[in-house]
Amino acid sequence: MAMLGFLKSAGRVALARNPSPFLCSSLKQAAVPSLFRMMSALASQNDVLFRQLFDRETCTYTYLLADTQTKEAVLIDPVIDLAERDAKLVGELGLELKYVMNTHVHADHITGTGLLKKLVPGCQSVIAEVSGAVADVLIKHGETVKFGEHELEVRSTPGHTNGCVTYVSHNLKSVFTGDALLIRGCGRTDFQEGSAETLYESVHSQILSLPEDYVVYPAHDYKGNTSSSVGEEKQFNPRLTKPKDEFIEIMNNLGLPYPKKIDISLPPNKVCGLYNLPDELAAKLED
Ligand SMILES: N[C@@H](CCC(=O)N[C@@H](CSS)C(=O)NCC(=O)O)C(=O)O
Ligand SMILES: [Fe+2]
Repeated sequence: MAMLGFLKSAGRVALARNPSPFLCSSLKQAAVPSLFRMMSALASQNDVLFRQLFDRETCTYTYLLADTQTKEAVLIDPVIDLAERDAKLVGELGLELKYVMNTHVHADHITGTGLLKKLVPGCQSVIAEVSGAVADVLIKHGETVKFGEHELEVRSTPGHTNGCVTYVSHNLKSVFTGDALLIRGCGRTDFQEGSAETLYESVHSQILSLPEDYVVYPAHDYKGNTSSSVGEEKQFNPRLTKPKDEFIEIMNNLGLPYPKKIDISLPPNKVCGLYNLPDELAAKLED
């Protein structure tokens, strides 16, 4: 342990930046980087708070992630009707909410981003630049969103909408897929800028290419599932295990009714839930 340069400080495992000079150069090149990554991941997992929150009405999952040392936190895909719940939790846990992030312009509910900006002053809204929506921070593929010592990698995963992104936490071995990949399913491609072909390419190249033990956390589940894994979805996803042409055929024949709230959701979601709200929700922002 000592030879590899691990430090224990204040109940937190930290990894020395300088690996041992006693290791031969081939080991330094091969073993140390992977050991370094492995131990960094283990150390970081202990320092992350993770909560999966649920909206019963739209079956939407909201995720709270925080660095337990610095207290910096992010929320992924909050729902406006539950923004007060989320703000209360953030306050109770003594967290400093840095970013309220969206995986895409949602069509089935109004994002909680705008209301959370009011309830938790100082936090910033985040969405992909490609989405065309307005936000404080417009992210792009390959960028990272940092909270404390932790970060989420942004991967562009269009197909459900043009601006869909997936957030990857390599420390937590977790992937927040929005509506691109659902558990044993995927986002529909019949409205917004949907394209079954694009979605197939996105999910295979950006999500199912991750290590098989990465946990999949989607934006919705309609059957009571909470999470899956990349390996499970590669084996059991009834749509994405098919060849591309069969996948496109399936997606073009889903026959799903439009989401009930699509008309009231899209206009505010294009400005991260700040304007064009239905009256009763607008009143909350005016209080
Ligand atoms: N019944 C719900 C909407 C259900 C729905 O269309 N879900 C979307 C994700 S929200 S844009 C979807 O992509 N579903 C894929 C599927 O296979 O179910 C409502 O009225 O809100
Ligand atoms: Fe969606």
